[in-house]
Amino acid sequence: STGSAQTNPEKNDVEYLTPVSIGTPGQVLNLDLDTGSSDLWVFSSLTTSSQVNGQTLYDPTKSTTANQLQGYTWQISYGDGSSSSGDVYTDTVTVGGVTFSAQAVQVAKTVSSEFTSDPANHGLLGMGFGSINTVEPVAQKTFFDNIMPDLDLPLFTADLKRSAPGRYNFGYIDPSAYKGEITYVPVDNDSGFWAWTSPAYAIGSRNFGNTTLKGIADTGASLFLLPSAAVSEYYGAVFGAKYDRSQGAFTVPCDASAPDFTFVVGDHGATITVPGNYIKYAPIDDAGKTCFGGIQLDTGIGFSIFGDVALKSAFVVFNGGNRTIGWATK
Ligand SMILES: O=C(CCCl)NNC1=[NH+]CCN1
Repeated sequence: STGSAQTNPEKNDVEYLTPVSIGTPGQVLNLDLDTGSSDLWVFSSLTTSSQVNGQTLYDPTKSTTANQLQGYTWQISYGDGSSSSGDVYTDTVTVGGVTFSAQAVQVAKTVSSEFTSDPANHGLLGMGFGSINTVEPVAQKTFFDNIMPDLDLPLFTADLKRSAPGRYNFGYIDPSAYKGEITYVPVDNDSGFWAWTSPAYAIGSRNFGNTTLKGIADTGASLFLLPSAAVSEYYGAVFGAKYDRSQGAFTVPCDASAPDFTFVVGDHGATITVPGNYIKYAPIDDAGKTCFGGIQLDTGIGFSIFGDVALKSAFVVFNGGNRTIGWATK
């Protein structure tokens, strides 16, 4: 089988939401497909009502194919400090025309304020590795784990775009979606993430250094989080850039000319370039004078995060069969 689903950016591309059908008859919720986590959880009829704010709710009692996993629970916290928890059902789930009939659907009973405050986001669909699924007493498989054996090819691709709809494809590679060759590199999934290492990076027209970037490809993270040496070098090249301690982040003048950030993929010279304009991420003031930086520090995480700011500059192949990640320009 193969499948294809359009994914739609929220304001400032902070997340990309993809329609997912759950249950019989189908209840369609818009979920954040997240390669940086491995739980499929949804706002539901069981979610504490004071924490619901316009989200579409999955109601397992309205689905003839829902079955509760009695006594199973889950609790997750994300890198941005958000969190949620609840109970577990299995039900039929369809994404982009690909269906798995007994998918673990984690229904939220509690969600943190970050989720409550976003009516457009009805939950997450984790596309990381199964080892970090949080269901107790038995961890559950991700949607991708479950459909992989039935896919023509054991992979999915992410084609995110700046302030425009993109696409997740399952089981095939669309040759019209990218230019040139796809360069594949090994993934170390011991952490449960799509972790890989870039051998070097360059800022603007400068020469490549020899500092490697060890990070994860994370569709559920908005920004590009990098080591302080890379971040300082980058913003040192932007006139008017500063570290704003009140924001706890680097900002740039929205009218500054921002250099591109290029990272190397593999050892045959392939590179991906993040346009400087993507790094003037979003205005933080009504006048649109000061912009939040799309590159920020990865301090304390233990690795870098190739989030949406990096991913939307490329066509990315997540190959679960041979555990590689492929990057191509587009
Ligand atoms: O949690 C992380 C970072 C893993 Cl180190 N990414 N995925 C995600 N989902 C919601 C917010 N962020």
